[in-house]
Amino acid sequence: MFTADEREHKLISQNFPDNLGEQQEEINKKILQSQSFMDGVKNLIELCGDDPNRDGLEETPYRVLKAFLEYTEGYREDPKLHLMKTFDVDHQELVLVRDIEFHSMCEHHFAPFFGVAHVGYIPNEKITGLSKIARMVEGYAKRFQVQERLTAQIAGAIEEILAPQGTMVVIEAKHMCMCGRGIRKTHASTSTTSVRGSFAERSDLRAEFLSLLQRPNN
Ligand SMILES: Nc1nc2c(ncn2[C@@H]2O[C@H](COP(=O)(O)OP(=O)(O)OP(=O)(O)O)[C@@H](O)[C@H]2O)c(=O)[nH]1
Ligand SMILES: [Zn+2]
Repeated sequence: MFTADEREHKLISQNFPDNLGEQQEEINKKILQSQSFMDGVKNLIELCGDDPNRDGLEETPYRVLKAFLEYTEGYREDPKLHLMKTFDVDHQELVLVRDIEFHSMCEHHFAPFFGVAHVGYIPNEKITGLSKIARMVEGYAKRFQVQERLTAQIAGAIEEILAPQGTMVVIEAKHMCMCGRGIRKTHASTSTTSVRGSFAERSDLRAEFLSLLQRPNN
């Protein structure tokens, strides 16, 4: 038979392995010192009509905390810094990284929204690594978000760090808060755009970007 403290320790070590980064561990410890979060999840389970102590739900407060720390790991970094590693290449035309999958969290309902981001820019003397663009998208997605802000933050990061001639971002996403609850429209999806610099001024550049999205992605 475990004491309450031993049980707590076991649940924590099962759910929060030591392979997390130092900063993450620090955050985890702080949160775990506050019993109120765990109690809150238990209360929620009770309010919904189930028994928080039954097998299967007993560890759920820990699982929820662990999952939320993962959903929001973008707060523990400055995503635009991924773009800082640049290369001097004379490319004056569009660079488009399309279909960057992301999973984010609706700040109104804490329900997931997910989809793809298409990120394009016309460089001005410097380019960045393609994977860094996807890393940056990930960093802004892993926060409590609305799709419009996510779109603008991605465009803003490209603008600020790469100072390109122009930037265009399109995001297409499905919001779970509109599917399983509320208005319950499973097929509805949302597109948002953010354009800066030459993309804001020139419709032909926007058309070029959008025409590339029409092609099948291999
Ligand atoms: N603009 C925008 N709205 C969002 C996003 N994610 C969720 N929402 C909306 O946020 C709104 C919150 O509306 P409220 O009336 O405060 O909340 P609610 O009563 O739960 O609304 P319903 O979803 O209509 O049931 C809803 O219309 C959601 O569809 C997003 O990324 N952008
Ligand atoms: Zn929502």
